[in-house]
Parts: sequence; C-alpha cells; structure tokens
Amino acid sequence: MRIGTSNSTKILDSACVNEYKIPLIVMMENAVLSAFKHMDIENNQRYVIVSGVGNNGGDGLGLARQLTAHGKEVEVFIVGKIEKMSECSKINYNILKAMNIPTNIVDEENLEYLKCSVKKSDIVVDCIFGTGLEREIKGIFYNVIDIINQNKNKTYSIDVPSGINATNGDVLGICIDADKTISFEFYKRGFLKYDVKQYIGEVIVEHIGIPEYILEKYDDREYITNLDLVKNNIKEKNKFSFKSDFGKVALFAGSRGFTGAAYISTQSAVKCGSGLTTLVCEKYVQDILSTKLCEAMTLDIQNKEKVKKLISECDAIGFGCGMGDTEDTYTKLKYVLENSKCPVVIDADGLNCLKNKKDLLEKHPNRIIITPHLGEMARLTGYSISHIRDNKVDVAKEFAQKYKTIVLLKGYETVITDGNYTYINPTGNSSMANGGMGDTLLGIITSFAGQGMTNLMSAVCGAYIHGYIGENLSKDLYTVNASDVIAQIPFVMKEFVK
Ligand SMILES: NC(=O)C1=CN([C@@H]2O[C@H](COP(=O)(O)OP(=O)(O)OC[C@H]3O[C@@H](n4cnc5c(N)ncnc54)[C@H](OP(=O)(O)O)[C@@H]3O)[C@@H](O)[C@H]2O)[C@@H](O)CC1
Ligand SMILES: Nc1ncnc2c1ncn2[C@@H]1O[C@H](COP(=O)(O)OP(=O)(O)O)[C@@H](O)[C@H]1O
Ligand SMILES: [K+]
Repeated sequence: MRIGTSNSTKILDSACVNEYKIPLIVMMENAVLSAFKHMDIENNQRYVIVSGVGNNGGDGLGLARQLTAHGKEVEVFIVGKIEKMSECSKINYNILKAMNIPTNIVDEENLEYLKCSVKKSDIVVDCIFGTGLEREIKGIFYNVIDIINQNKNKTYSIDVPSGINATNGDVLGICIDADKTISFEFYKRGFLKYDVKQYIGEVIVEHIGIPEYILEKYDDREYITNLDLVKNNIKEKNKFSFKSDFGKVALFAGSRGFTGAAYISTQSAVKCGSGLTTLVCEKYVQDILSTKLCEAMTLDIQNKEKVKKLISECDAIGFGCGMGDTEDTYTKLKYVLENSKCPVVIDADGLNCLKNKKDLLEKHPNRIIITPHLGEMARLTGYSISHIRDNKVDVAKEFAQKYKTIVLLKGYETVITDGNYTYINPTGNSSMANGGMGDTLLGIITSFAGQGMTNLMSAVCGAYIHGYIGENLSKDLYTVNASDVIAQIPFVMKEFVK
C-alpha cells in the first residue's frame, strides 16, 4: 500500500487534470463512490454530513446525494464561507439544493441544532478538512469538531480525520475522533505518527480511478508492506535444491552471561531454512551451546584460520547480539567486514560499539543492514528518542543515505529503508517487546539474505514474518518470547510459500 502526503495528492490531482484530462469532478465522484462502499448502509439509516468548503467538503456533498439516492435520511451541515467554496464542491452543492436535500450553513445560532442532529444520527460523516488542512483550527470550526466528538454515535472521516496534518501527523488544535477513515489512493504519511492512532480508527485506503502507471510516476516510494510482497520473496523448496541453494550463514553472537542471544539468533537462522548455519563465539559460549544447538555448527572465535575461511565463504553474516559494547566487539566487527564480501546484518552491541566509529559503515557501502531499536538509533545518531519516534522515516532515510546501509528501525510500525525506498511494517505488537526478540529478528534477516533475497527485501520480509508470528501468538500468549517465535517460523514460511 502506497504512503503519500498532502503534496502527493496535489501533484497527482494536477497531473490527472492537466496531463490526462480527467476532470476533478470525475475524480471527486470516484472518491464519493469508493467512500460510499464503506458507509455501512445495511445497518444505518440516519446520516449527518458535516462538510467544509474545500474538495473534502465536496466529497461529503456528493456522499449526501448518494446516501439519499439509497433511501437514507441525510442532513448536511456546511461549515465555512460559501463564497469560498471550491468549484467541484459548488457543483455538488447546487445538486443538493436542486434536490431539496436539507443543507444548513453552520453559524453560532444553529450549533445547538447541529448538536441535536448529531445526537440523533447513526453516523456522522466528517468532510470538513482533508489534505488541505495546514493551520490551527479555531472558532466555529473548532466548535463544530468538538460538538461532533462529544455527541456522535459513530464518525466516519473522509480522506483524513479533520484536524490532522496529512503529511506530518500534527494535530492542529483539535481533531475528529474517527471510528473509521476512508482515505484516497494513499495511506497518509501523517497516520504513521504514534499520537495520531487514537484519531484515525480503522483506516481503509481506496483507489479513485487513477491508473497504476500514473501513481507509479508520482510515487513517493514509501509503502506499507503487504503479504503478497513477502510471499513473492519466499523461495519454493524445489526437489533439486541443495544445502548451498539456501545459503551458508554465520552468526557472531554471545558472551559470558549472554549465551541466550547467541542461541536465539542462530536457531532462528536454522529454522528459516538456511543451508548451513555456524555460530562463531567465545569458547565459553561454544562449550555451553554446542550441547544445545543441534543443526547449527559452532566455531571458537579465537580459531583465526577457520574463522577467516568461514567468513570468506559466507552468503550472509549476522553480528552483535549479546557480544558486549566493547572495543573488542568493534575489532571483531571490523575484521569480519574486512575479510568477507557478503551482506552483514548488525544488531545490538554490534551497533552500540559503532556509536563513535560510524566511518566503518562508510567503508562497506551497500552490504550492511542495521537493526537498531529507538535507543540504539539514538546512540548511533545523537538524536533524542522522542525526536526519532516522531520522525522515524526521515531519521532512518537520512542515516541510510549517509552510510549507504539498509536501516531497519524497530518498534511499533518498524521502518525499513535503503534511503530511496521505504517500507513500514504493519505486523507485530507490544507483546513482542521483550529481550531476545531482536536476536530472533537478526537470525531471520541473516538467513533470508543468505538465501538470496536482496538486502532490502531480507529486512522487509524478516520484519513482516517476525511481527506476523508475534501477533498471531499474542492471541493466546500474554507475552511472546523468542523461543515461541522461533518454533513458529517454519510453519509460517510454509503458509507463505503456498
Ligand atoms: N486525488 C485525490 O486524493 C482527491 C481528493 N479529493 C478530496 O480533496 C481533498 C483536498 O481538498 P482541498 O485541497 O480543497 O483541501 P480541503 O482539505 O478540502 O480543505 C481546504 C479548505 O479548508 C480551508 N481551511 C484549511 N485550513 C483551515 C483552518 N485551519 N481553518 C479554517 N479553514 C481552513 C481552506 O481555506 P483557506 O486555507 O483557503 O482559507 C479550504 O477552503 C482531499 O482530502 C480529498 O478529500 C477528491 O475530492 C478528489 C480527488
Ligand atoms: N509495540 C510494538 N509493536 C510492534 N512490534 C514491537 C513493539 N515493540 C517491540 N516490537 C518488536 O519487537 C522486537 C523488539 O526487538 P528489540 O527492541 O531489539 O528487543 P531486544 O533488543 O530486547 O531483543 C522488534 O522487532 C520490534 O519491532
Ligand atoms: K475529513
């Protein structure tokens, strides 16, 4: 699903109207009809349409006509100066007048009447502001939104809940509290902002008749990952496959007291179907885990000759889980990067040891995937956690462009980007927020990279499957642990490969 901004809408509209000669009223009617599908007319009878005087308002006036045509009781309230009404909205407004559909121009005197109508309605349709809102909401607009929020039964917002800046997610003074948002063509970038989730309700993105090749041409290259994309990347195991077809991977992980991280990241790679998996670790860790790991091999990291040979032959390497934020970890990472050519996935202490030595990343462009959570990203970039949380996409893209790495910024709606294309992961939930989850993800991504997925798709698909499993398990488990996720990996991959 594409992500877009107010600007995307403007560019697309003008391209359609000027380049492809599609009159805006045609696009508006397409918007009306696509929104109409989600008005739940089978269960509701009384609709109050509250329209602004821009094109978002025009959508509402067209909806009023369609709902009337389907036998619904419709009352329209218009807020804003009629003389400012946009051309397309005026067309729909004149039709309503000609059809004697009751339309009220909201002013201080009839706010009480609006309140009564809202109270009696089954559904309020919010068409006050869409992508055109860019400044603080005041005065009668504020009062109208407040009355709706306080008295509604249900509110469905068209395109954007009125009050949200569609591009950056800022709430401009007040915002409609929507049960459902029917948005056109794009999932609006502003919806990604954490604080906005409380307003947008269930989001449905509908097309409004713009051909794919036009959307492609004006694309912001930002998407919500969908299942089909992931399924297309999971390789069918055909009967002529050899171990080598599924990659040779190494995991550098673990230290005294952190043997779990080594086990989890290694076992995740095994369960994802890597052909050959080797854990490279301290002897202390090796002695413990060689009894616990079965399919994976283990190698003492001090065995320089064998380590050098292994990493020179690897299809992918995972590095950092539980290794300790030490100079020694940095030295090992530097050695691995300088003595291998394959993709390297760096997590946890592999990232922490880089905080003042990011130039190492620049020496190995287009082969590294980093998987920081907000705290690790803050240490890497120097930004505060709150700044990163509110600007996840921009911070991740900036870092990816600067260091030519893939950035997977973990958390709610994980961001994955190579600096050019950006994917937001929709799966996963807070049941996964516990130690070891990141180690699992590292093992999955390393395995996928070793199996031949591109680095970007390894991260996108890894995040999706990791969250998909976590989400499904959380239906029965209060907390989802790494070992729960690892056990499910082969089942979900089988489901995806069908
Ligand atoms: N391709 C598509 O997706 C299509 C999109 N379509 C629809 O068009 C919508 C975008 O329409 P839009 O550009 O007319 O802007 P919209 O959101 O209606 O608001 C602008 C109006 O609000 C006013 N206003 C703004 N801020 C204000 C404030 N704080 N306080 C008070 N007033 C304020 C502003 O007045 P002004 O700023 O000029 O003073 C202007 O009058 C989009 O969301 C979608 O629903 C479809 O119909 C067709 C295809
Ligand atoms: N609220 C949440 N919603 C969705 N996914 C989450 C949420 N919190 C954490 N996660 C996921 O759980 C995993 C936690 O990983 P991480 O923070 O690295 O934990 P650890 O470092 O302890 O292993 C990440 O993949 C992250 O995306
Ligand atoms: K709206």
